[in-house]
Amino acid sequence: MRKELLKKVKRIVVKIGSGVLTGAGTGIDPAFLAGLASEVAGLKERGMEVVVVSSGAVAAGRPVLGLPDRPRTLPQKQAAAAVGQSRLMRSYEEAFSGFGLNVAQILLTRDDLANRRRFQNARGTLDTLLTCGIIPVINENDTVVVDELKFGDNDNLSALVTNLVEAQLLLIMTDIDGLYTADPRSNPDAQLIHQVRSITRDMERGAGGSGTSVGTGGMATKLAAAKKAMKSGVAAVVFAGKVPGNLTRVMDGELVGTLFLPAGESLNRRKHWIAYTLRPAGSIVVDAGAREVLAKHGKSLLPSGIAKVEGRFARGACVRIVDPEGVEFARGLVDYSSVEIEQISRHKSSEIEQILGFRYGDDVIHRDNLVLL
Ligand SMILES: Nc1ncnc2c1ncn2[C@@H]1O[C@H](COP(=O)(O)OP(=O)(O)O)[C@@H](O)[C@H]1O
Ligand SMILES: N[C@@H](CCC(=O)OP(=O)(O)O)C(=O)O
Repeated sequence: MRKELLKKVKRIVVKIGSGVLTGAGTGIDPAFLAGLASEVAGLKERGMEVVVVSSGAVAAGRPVLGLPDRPRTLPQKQAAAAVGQSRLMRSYEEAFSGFGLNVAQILLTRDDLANRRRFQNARGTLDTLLTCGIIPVINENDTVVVDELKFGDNDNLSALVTNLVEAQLLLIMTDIDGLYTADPRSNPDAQLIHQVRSITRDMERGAGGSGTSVGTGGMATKLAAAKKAMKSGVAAVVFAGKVPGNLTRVMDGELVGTLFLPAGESLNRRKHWIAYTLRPAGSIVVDAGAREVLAKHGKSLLPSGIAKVEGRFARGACVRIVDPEGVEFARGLVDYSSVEIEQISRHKSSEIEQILGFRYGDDVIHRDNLVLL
């Protein structure tokens, strides 16, 4: 099964966690990077294209700034990232050049991918680098990013990059050998899960935060990233990055780490972008009937099924679609502004023109712009 799945893979995204790259948070581990470079060179020889998403800027900068612990303030974290990012790239260059490979630095903010033109542009750049045989090394642009522009963590960033470059596999190298039923640091009886067909509530409940002072999201963000990959028809593997040879073992289909299988029906790239890359500007609460037709019958959202609008947003914005119990179950791009939706909600589409004095169409969200989560 694993072997069959992996045989078809040509383009992969490899995400490397801070703990893997920097050991105990005391600077970059050159032995790890040398091993990684050698394995990536091996994959390239097999005809694969590799995109790296690398954490570690903050952890690498921390000792240089003399910060004993995780940076506490945002300026401290951003200063550590500024120092660490250049060291990180120097280390990548040194390690990869030993195997005749060139690397390129790409720093992104969420805004770079949320804007469709910039998304296309980033894709063009990455495609060109890959065509030239270069290994892109991507990180969040931590030094300048503010909360509203954040990916939040690099697990999320790696899932969005997988969609951006249309990779067929997402590999997450971390400091633990996969997904356990609970965090083994605090639950010695936890069991390693080898394969996941769909992510259950129990798995989500058992996936906690980071167990180290350098990691950011823990297993919870890895599960969220795997889910996004699965949704776009892509497999993901979470595995121990520190073990030399593991990357190659995973690609050979050996039973290493946790394999997340792709969903049967996958979102196309644009719908994936609407669901996960755009930042919702508000919410629309729908009634039970509207939930039913959207979720089960793939219909568009009409004004008649809307109970409430939350937040202020313009036509074209991305919004959450929430059921009467307050659970978000879809996202979509609106054809009317929040003010207009408030006026037409609970009315028939045939009344839109009479109420607003104009109409763009019958739907508040057309089904082509609507994604079930
Ligand atoms: N269910 C779980 N299975 C495995 N690890 C878990 C689980 N819940 C929480 N964790 C923690 O997640 C950590 C990995 O995430 P993190 O520290 O953010 O690493 P990285 O820097 O690689 O992103 C593990 O070391 C572990 O302590
Ligand atoms: N962008 C940050 C890493 C953020 C992050 O998600 O870290 P990790 O949980 O180790 O993957 C950095 O380079 O320090």
